[in-house]
Amino acid sequence: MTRKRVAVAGASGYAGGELLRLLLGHPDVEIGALTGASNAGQPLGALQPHLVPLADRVLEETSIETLSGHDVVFLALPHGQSGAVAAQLGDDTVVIDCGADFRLADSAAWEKFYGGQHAGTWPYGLPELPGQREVLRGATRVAVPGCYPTISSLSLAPAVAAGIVEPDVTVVAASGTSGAGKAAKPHLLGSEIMGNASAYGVGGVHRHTPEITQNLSKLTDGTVSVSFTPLLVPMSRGILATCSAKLTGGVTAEEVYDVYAKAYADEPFIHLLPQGQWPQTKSVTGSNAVHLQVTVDEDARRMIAVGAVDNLSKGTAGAAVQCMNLALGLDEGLGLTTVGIAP
Ligand SMILES: NC(=O)C1=CN([C@@H]2O[C@H](COP(=O)(O)OP(=O)(O)OC[C@H]3O[C@@H](n4cnc5c(N)ncnc54)[C@H](OP(=O)(O)O)[C@@H]3O)[C@@H](O)[C@H]2O)C=CC1
Ligand SMILES: CC(=O)N[C@@H](CCC(=O)OP(=O)(O)O)C(=O)O
Repeated sequence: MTRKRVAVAGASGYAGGELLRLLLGHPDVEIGALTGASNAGQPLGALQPHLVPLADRVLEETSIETLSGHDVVFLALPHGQSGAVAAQLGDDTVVIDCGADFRLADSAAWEKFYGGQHAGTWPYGLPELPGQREVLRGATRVAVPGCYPTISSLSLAPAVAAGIVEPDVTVVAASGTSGAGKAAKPHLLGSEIMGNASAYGVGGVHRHTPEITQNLSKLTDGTVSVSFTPLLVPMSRGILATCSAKLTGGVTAEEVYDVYAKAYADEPFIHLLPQGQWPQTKSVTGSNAVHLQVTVDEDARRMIAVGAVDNLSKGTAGAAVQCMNLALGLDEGLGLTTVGIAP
């Protein structure tokens, strides 16, 4: 097979760097243009020293001239920047957007949580949601999910779809700092982060709330109410999400586990841990795997699901590569691993 020529826009950022790390191990791709903005003109080695084989490649400007002529273009740009670039790329190019621009179907939700004009809606890149893999096969445009929506949706989807919980869920999820991107931000200074844990986006205002709501509501007849609270913790990568919802009937912990085991039996990247073992972020670092565990809090009559994901891998770049594989008709797992790093 001829190798597919792939460009990465935003190659100097965290998502772009993780994309390139994965693409360097992909047997069917050849890495083409690498673009940036403020760092255009810099050698990649100065910005992403871990990407040794690409160290001498120079970042170009993000423009239609540099991105055209590729089979696949990954966009790893700040919110609101993808629409204009994507509009200039023809349907003969597979465009995979790691940003939020095309994730939401509801323009009013976009305007409320992001502001500005909604660019549109593309096939949503979470193949493990019911029916979604079929939508992604052969797609020419893919919107990669946000990192919190990935782990929250996968942690709750089987229970919501099976109707064993009320359509009213709570998610509290702790994220590492790379989720916020590489650009300097005062709350991410080492002196603010080290030895500290903090809540942010509290009270239903975080922009991932409508995305989680959209994913879970597709699994039921009505709207699922989502209360989402993100936490920032001092680690570079990973998200640990604790999700809960009131049970609808007298279902036991064994039965809940069975619902999840059946729902994810054939999913190569979703690993339901043996009962009694709980997910931890370290186990999924650098891997495309999601680790899950579920049980029942008998006194509260609530289901508790805990999920771990690497925000930069399955939470962004790994999902993007998985979706590229589906879009191109390749083996879905090419270039991806379920093996994490420990300790
Ligand atoms: N980090 C994460 O865990 C996740 C990130 N994402 C999404 O991926 C995208 C990239 O995020 P991330 O890598 O973390 O961000 P970074 O801040 O680390 O990187 C942003 C990248 O975009 C480039 N850039 C900045 N402004 C422009 C512009 N106006 N036009 C073109 N390029 C520009 C930067 O180039 P330069 O450095 O040269 O200025 C850099 O390469 C975002 O949409 C984010 O929401 C999605 C899920 C998770
Ligand atoms: C720790 C941290 O700041 N995380 C980011 C989420 C990053 C991400 O997945 O999402 P997008 O692609 O939607 O930006 C945040 O809360 O804004």
